Amino acid sequence: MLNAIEISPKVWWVGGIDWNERLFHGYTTEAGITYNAYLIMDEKITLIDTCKATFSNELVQRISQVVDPAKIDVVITNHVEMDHSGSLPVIHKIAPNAQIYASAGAGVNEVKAHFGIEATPVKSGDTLNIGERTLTFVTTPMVHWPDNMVTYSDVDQILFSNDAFGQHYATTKRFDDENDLCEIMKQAKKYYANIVWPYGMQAHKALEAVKGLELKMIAPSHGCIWRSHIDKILEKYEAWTTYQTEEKAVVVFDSMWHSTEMMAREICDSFIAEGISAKLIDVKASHISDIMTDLCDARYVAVGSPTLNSNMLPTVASFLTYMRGLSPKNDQRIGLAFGSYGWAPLGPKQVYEELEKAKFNLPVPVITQQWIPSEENLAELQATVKKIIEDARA
Ligand SMILES: Cc1cc2nc3c(=O)[nH]c(=O)nc-3n(C[C@H](O)[C@H](O)[C@H](O)COP(=O)(O)O)c2cc1C
Repeated sequence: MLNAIEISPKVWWVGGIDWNERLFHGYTTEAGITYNAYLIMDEKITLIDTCKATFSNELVQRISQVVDPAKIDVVITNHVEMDHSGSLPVIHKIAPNAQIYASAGAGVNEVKAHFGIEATPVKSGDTLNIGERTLTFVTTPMVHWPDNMVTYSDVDQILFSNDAFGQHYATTKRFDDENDLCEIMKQAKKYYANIVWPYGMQAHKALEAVKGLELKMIAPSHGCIWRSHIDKILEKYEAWTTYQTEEKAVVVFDSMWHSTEMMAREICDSFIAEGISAKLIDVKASHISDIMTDLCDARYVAVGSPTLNSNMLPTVASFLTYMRGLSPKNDQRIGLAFGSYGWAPLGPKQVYEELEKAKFNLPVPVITQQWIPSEENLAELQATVKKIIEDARA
């Protein structure tokens, strides 16, 4: 087993590594997950967050390499979701006198609701002296549950950021500069798009609070610790939390007999012809959580479905349902609905209605194609996309 790792003098990573988790509440985690917990060896021995319940043995073993877990004085619960707090009952049993801190209101209530354990409430700006260090709590409600908070250690200049700035990436190397930066950034974007995105405005407020801190490290509860590329992840969060889009198109479709696929290919090629980077995504071949990663910064989003039994295809409906829950600021994005039908174009119409409900900017009505598109139909489609781009650029 990988030993506990001292990430800064007297501050230890004691978390768990979940090498084989591949689906995490509907989100594919192809690179696995870590549940990061941190132990501060100060006068009051302090544990920041715990692990998923199934990793409590790993957590206790790693803590034991540093100190007898019964000696823990303080447990900070930055977020009660069970990937971070599932081992709290085990720690509470081993160290029953340890004082548990959670955010006032939501955090304390959630600790009680999940585990029947009483926690001490802290508010934003409250501090806790643990000896040499003073910890400061900053609540970050709805990033991504009501209870979320982050904890800052002054001596170490470490922000224990919980879910913010996290990435699902299982590795024995704890720091950003020890791993492939492209891979971590890709996973950070996937994490943002699938977990944090609906709460961009709240995340932006949290980001503003973070900017005022002297930071040597940002230690999230998932993935690598940022120490050499703090500026890069903050820059990305600035763009993501302000819903910035790039000159990029994502064309998502499913098709039974290739007519909708022909339309999708034509739309994709039309974007490319206008100098816009475009990606063609068959929903059968990509997981919806990966599609969201592509969609996160795309200015143009085209979605197509044929008609099956008076409906859009269930694969497309699944993607649209997931997307609508995650992406709140679609009015800044240009949407396009399309698809083929035989006798009543209900599939593509439903796609349009979903994009409308998701508040996309929809410059043209739904584009429907009876049966198979002809060369002429495809040329018309190309002209429509060209016009949409020209109008958007004007
Ligand atoms: C099982 C099945 C059910 C269909 N149901 C409908 C329908 O309810 N309404 C309709 O207009 N077309 C219906 N169609 C026709 C398709 O929508 C049509 O063939 C369309 O061109 C398929 O597009 P695709 O090649 O992108 O799959 C159905 C086709 C199949 C195979």
